[in-house]
Amino acid sequence: MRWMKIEGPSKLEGSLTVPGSKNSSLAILAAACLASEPVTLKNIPNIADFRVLREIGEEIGCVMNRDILGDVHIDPTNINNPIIEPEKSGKFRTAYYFIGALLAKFGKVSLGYPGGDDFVSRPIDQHIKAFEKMGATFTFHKDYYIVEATRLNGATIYFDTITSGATVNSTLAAVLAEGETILLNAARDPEVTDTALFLNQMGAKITGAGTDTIKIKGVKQLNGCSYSVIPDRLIAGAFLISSGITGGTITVEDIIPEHLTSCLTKLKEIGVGIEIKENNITSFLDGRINATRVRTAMFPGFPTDLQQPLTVLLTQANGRSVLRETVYPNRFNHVYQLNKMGASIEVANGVAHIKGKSSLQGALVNASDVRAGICLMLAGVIAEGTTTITGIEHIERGYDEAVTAFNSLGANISLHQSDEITDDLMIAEVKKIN
Ligand SMILES: CC(=O)N[C@H]1[C@@H](OP(=O)(O)OP(=O)(O)OC[C@H]2O[C@@H](n3ccc(=O)[nH]c3=O)[C@H](O)[C@@H]2O)O[C@H](CO)[C@@H](O)[C@@H]1O
Ligand SMILES: C=C(OP(=O)(O)O)C(=O)O
Repeated sequence: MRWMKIEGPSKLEGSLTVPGSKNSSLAILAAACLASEPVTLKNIPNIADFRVLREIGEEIGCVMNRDILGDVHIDPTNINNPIIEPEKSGKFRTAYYFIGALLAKFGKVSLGYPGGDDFVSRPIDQHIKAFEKMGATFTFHKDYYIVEATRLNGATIYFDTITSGATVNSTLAAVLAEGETILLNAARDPEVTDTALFLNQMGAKITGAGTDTIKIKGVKQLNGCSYSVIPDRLIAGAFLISSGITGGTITVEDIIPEHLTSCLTKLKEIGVGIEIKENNITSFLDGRINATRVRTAMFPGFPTDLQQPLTVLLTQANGRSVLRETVYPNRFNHVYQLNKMGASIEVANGVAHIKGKSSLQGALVNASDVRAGICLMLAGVIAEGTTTITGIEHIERGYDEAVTAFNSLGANISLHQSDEITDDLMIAEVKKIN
């Protein structure tokens, strides 16, 4: 059993460089399998999701090696097997990108149902609709499903909801499909654009990425290239929010400020000072923390993945804040844990009402997903006493060396492992406290 211990309170102060984007990396690593030549990727974070994806790579015959500089070299020239073990695909969300990446080459892909963070409902109907429009058929079994297409044809696909996952997956399938594909109501997330830029560098013909209409002209094959993944806007956002929480000044280096516009604008409204210098952003507490109203939305809206650190900040605001989660209306697992630490937050119908200002105390809490984990770390940093966080494997899915990063800014966090405390005992303890 592993857990994290945080001794608080402390102030986070200083500067840091964030790793490459998890969400871009997962898309781009799968996209690299489309190439007919080796590919080198820079800035791929060393997260748990990458390690599972690399295992899947091995299974299908695609070698992914990290060199001593951290670059990942991918050799897709010997891919020989489109059958992915269901257990592996279920360990993270985006194993389904292998459908887009392998279907054109093999005419068939078999994989398990998607894992990743559990927000009660994460349908894949828009992926299915897009692939079917391009000529694929799905057969669903208990633990796995098979997607088949004798040939993929370009199609015009209108997404009924804005989804980054289905936008990326359809783009992957379309680059080697016959004819033109038009994606309408496409996601505009920076990670979607990053994937399209990478594909274009390999010779794909994609226009409009970053807008809601993406056009893809199918090509016969893609070449190798070297590409650097964008910095992680979601990790950057969490640390910029942290300055409001702990009162320290934080500089995030080498980030793309336009990726964070909604977050930075909202932080200024709340009373967090923001200074942007080229690719560096500094945030600091600029007076009192104001309560606010916020709605999460797909890019360029306020990201659902920053809702959790923002919630910690709003527990310290003067007054009552209202936070509506429109992307995943059930994504509030962190709230119940924050309440155990002394926060006063009520959730009903996808809306959290956050009463400020609460003094937080250390407690035993459980991270049930990647962003909930970072939120609890931030709460633990300002809480009086000891905070113990279980479920740290969720944090490790998305954050490379989170503890080192926090401690370099002044936190007092340690990782623990004990054979004496079994998972069952800890879970029983967590349930008792709940
Ligand atoms: C690995 C990765 O990139 N994960 C991100 C990605 O997840 P993911 O790609 O799974 O999320 P989507 O952008 O697809 O989901 C956006 C919305 O569309 C809905 N939807 C999605 C697909 C579908 O077929 N049908 C459907 O209804 C979802 O339930 C959600 O309400 O975007 C989410 C929303 O920004 C982020 O929280 C995740 O960090
Ligand atoms: C929801 C997330 O991840 P995933 O889609 O990989 O589960 C996340 O990164 O916040």
